[in-house]
Amino acid sequence: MTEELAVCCEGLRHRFGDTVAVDGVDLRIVSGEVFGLLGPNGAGKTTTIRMIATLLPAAPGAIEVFGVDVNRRKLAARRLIGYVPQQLSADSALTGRENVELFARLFDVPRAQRRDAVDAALRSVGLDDVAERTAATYSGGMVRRLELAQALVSAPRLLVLDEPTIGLDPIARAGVWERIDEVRAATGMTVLVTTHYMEEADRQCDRVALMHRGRIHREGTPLELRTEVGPEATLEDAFRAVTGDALGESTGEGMRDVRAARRVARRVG
Ligand SMILES: Nc1ncnc2c1ncn2[C@@H]1O[C@H](COP(=O)(O)OP(=O)(O)OP(=O)(O)O)[C@@H](O)[C@H]1O
Repeated sequence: MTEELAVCCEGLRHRFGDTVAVDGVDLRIVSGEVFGLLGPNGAGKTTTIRMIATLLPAAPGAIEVFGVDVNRRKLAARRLIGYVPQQLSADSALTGRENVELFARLFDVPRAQRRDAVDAALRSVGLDDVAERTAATYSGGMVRRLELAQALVSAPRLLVLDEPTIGLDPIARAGVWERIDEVRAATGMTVLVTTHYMEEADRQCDRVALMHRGRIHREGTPLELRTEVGPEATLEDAFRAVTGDALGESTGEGMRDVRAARRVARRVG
């Protein structure tokens, strides 16, 4: 039996001026799996997933999501995808419910189904009890779960998450993944995630791709990639063995900057 492909990318390329951000990426993500794109800052992960999520242009034929060419049928592709960006997407002045309602309208959830869809999304991330409070009163983990609800309200077949747990403490990180796992178990949703947290990728992802300087250097299950390197090896070791670079050292754009950006956005909001 052939497996249904959730995402199929061929020869994906993107440049920003002189910077080649994505340099010939091929990806096949099977329906229902959790696929992790791993790499240091600047590797090209965000650019790749933004192209898949139709937020940056891709050449015709370069990306299909469940068989839909994102270049030729952008709106149809968009209906299949929920996207949680790295930057804050929740509005701290709105209540949890209003934040999710906004996305329900943006994603054309039919009016008659909207209320139920918003309730279900809030429940699925465990925020139904606090839905009438403004997001400004939420903890970092709750804000991330709210952003998850925004992406889930349109019942996407593919959930794309850019660093979903960055800056969260281990308990809040576990809380975010529990919710994702519950939705997956109920719906069979496919998940494409970028993360720096290697032990999280190891635990949560069915398969991972190691990305470095715009290219994918290795792809497989976390176990396959680790055991290629040695019996005690971690994914971090696998990354170093493949690219010659440590994950945290490749560019000056540190993870701390992203954490700080999320904190500031919350304070300002
Ligand atoms: N809007 C932009 N304008 C110019 N260059 C950009 C832009 N966005 C990304 N780049 C550059 O493209 C390259 C890939 O960036 P990208 O954000 O895709 O990497 P990443 O792996 O997602 O890193 P991070 O973990 O920091 O998000 C980097 O060199 C980055 O500086």
